[in-house]
Amino acid sequence: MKIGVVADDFTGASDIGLTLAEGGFRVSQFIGVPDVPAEAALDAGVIALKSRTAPVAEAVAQSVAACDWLLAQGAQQIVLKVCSTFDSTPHGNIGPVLEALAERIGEDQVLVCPAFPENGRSVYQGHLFVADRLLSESGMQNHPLTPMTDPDLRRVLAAQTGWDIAHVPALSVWQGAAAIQAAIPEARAMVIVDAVRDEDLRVIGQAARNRRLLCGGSGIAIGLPSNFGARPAAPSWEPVDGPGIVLSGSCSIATRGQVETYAAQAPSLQIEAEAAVAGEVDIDALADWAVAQTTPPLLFSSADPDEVRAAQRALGQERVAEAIEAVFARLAQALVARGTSRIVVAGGETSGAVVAALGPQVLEIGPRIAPGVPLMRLPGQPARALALKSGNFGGPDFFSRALDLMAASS
Ligand SMILES: Nc1ncnc2c1ncn2[C@@H]1O[C@H](COP(=O)(O)OP(=O)(O)OP(=O)(O)O)[C@@H](O)[C@H]1O
Ligand SMILES: O=C(O)[C@@H](O)C(=O)CO
Repeated sequence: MKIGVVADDFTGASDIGLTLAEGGFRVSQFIGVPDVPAEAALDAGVIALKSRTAPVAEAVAQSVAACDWLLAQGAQQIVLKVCSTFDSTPHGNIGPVLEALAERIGEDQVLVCPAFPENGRSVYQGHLFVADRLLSESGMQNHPLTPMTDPDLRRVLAAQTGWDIAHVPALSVWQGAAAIQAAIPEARAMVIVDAVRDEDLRVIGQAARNRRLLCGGSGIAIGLPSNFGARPAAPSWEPVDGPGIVLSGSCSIATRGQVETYAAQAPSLQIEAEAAVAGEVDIDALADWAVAQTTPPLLFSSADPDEVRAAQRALGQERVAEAIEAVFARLAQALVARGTSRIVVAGGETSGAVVAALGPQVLEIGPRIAPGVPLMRLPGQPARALALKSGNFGGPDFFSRALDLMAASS
């Protein structure tokens, strides 16, 4: 294995898995830390954790265990994959996890760049933008679990670590890999690197050729496979037909638009936060309803920020999140037991809950549905396809597109 990725959520894992696969690498996405060795032919292993919002000590322990396994498989470079919107709280988990990984690997400088230009995330003057908005005005300030209210990544990361924070500005990045290397301090530091174009990320990749630890969104991997001689390639796909479902627990702006678009063309039912917390969602009845539909239906808890805030105030933030995630997890099991074979999930935490409930140890990465979202296949027979969509990714017709592409060959 050449590159090992520790991903802090499941959608993020498939996002970077796609980047590495399109870079010409043979990639597998593992669900948690495997207890067996990886296939020898693998170029990259991505370990999907659900550590983004876990207690700090738990996130650190899981990430170090994942890193150890990847190093044991021969990984020469480790990437900590975090969200392209740098989702975290003043306690972590990005800073503490990165510190622990750096100590484990013995690196004193870590380049950090969440830019993902194709999805509108750019880093300029140390600030994170989503399209033409600062992060803190992009809708991410209303995130149910990790509201992002400060767009200055230097300040965000400084609150989470005792390490120095440095910055490589765009002007250095635009001068090329040697200028980036020259701008990295010699003292121990986490180094925020500006990037606004894919080209910048390619140059950052070149500059990072000999670094053993990097941190970023999937964009940080754009330039890495070519360091190992790989050439861009399109992943292949065998069609998966059969009953489909869309499960959406993401409350992001993009997902709410996708829910509205899909609900106008397919049967849909909303899962209420209160009912989930009270244990009043009848899983079997919902699953029976879903499999009786002729068009793949949508089950969603996605709600606007006012509704989410009201539910959190009345019932408790963690309690609501856990209860809704548990509903989606049980629904996924009930649906698969009834023969559902195409499953589209929206939201990283929601995807984590669903995949954990379905229990695969490894997922195969297929071609892209949208930037940052690949088709994936669950192991075994009958064939089952999965799409794990990050909250803010995909166009308005993402759900129907994903279901259609699952059934098509490429
Ligand atoms: N109606 C609701 N009220 C309160 N919380 C909700 C509601 N619906 C979903 N949630 C919770 O909000 C969280 C949404 O997080 P999730 O990671 O699934 O989506 P996201 O943050 O938009 O996606 P990503 O992390 O990929 O950007 C989940 O924990 C989910 O259970
Ligand atoms: O980087 C992103 O935005 C996504 O891969 C993600 O991690 C969302 O959960």
